[in-house]
Amino acid sequence: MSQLTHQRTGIIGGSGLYNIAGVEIIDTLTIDTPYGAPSDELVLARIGDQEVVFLPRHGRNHSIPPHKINYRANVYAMKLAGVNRIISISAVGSLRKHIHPGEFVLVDQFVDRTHSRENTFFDGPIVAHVSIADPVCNQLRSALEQACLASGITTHNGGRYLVMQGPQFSSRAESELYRSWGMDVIGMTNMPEAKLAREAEICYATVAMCTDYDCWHGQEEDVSVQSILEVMQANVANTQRMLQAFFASGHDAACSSGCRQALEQGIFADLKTADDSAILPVHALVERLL
Ligand SMILES: CSC[C@H]1O[C@H](OP(=O)(O)O)[C@H](O)[C@@H]1O
Ligand SMILES: Nc1ncnc2[nH]cnc12
Repeated sequence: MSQLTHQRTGIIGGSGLYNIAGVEIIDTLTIDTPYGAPSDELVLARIGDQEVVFLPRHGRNHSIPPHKINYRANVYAMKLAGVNRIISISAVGSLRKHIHPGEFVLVDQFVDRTHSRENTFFDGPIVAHVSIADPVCNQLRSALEQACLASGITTHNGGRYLVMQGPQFSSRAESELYRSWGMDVIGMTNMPEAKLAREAEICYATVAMCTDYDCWHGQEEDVSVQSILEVMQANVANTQRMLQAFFASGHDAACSSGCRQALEQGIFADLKTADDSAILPVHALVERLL
């Protein structure tokens, strides 16, 4: 049997992606976390020499809306499952004429307009302030770009994702406002997910599958669930091919962006003298620093 790599990749599947094709399923993991249950069981699988852990963000039947997702439980469960890099697959609306429905964007920045979501593991008494200056792992994004290109998918490398609260879509005024801010795509889920991944020292990169032009365009239909579903099937088929290409490439570069050391500069507490009860909710995250 071939040797496994030191990477364990988590895939958080968004709208339309409720499983991954072409994998050998090893186990399904029912994981409890200090933050409650994740959106579903985690599926542990193997592709070639790579181990993969899959989780559908909205649950396998898409029964959890974006504002009700337990993002902390999802990311903590990934950490407990040994994941050290997360690929987020997400449906988004385009805020730019040149980003057409059916195309992919490898996001490199986010603006977080969500509210009332639990957005940190460090809720006290252990306090941490990690850097989110570059929320996406550059190595992982480059590897995903290669996989998208190898799969013949029109892909924009770099883009700004506006994370809105939802679940309603934007008003036309909001859509125009986000365009005036220089945003490229819009969705409802990647924050606080990306922030939590950074706190968990897990590399994070988003493959944004564009489904619509939101409601700013004028000549194109305004976004609706129906219009999204029309494009989604092709997007999901492309994503499945892209993931096969990603794993076939054996991309195994160690992260040099600092994602996996994020807490070293960020913790504002003396872990050595902290009470067990304080450590407990962040144990899996700070274990290596104790
Ligand atoms: C069903 S369309 C709107 C929904 O799709 C996106 O979710 P995900 O990022 O999980 O693919 C968007 O953010 C909305 O939550
Ligand atoms: N236009 C849009 N706004 C928010 N989330 C989306 N997901 C897909 N299209 C979207």
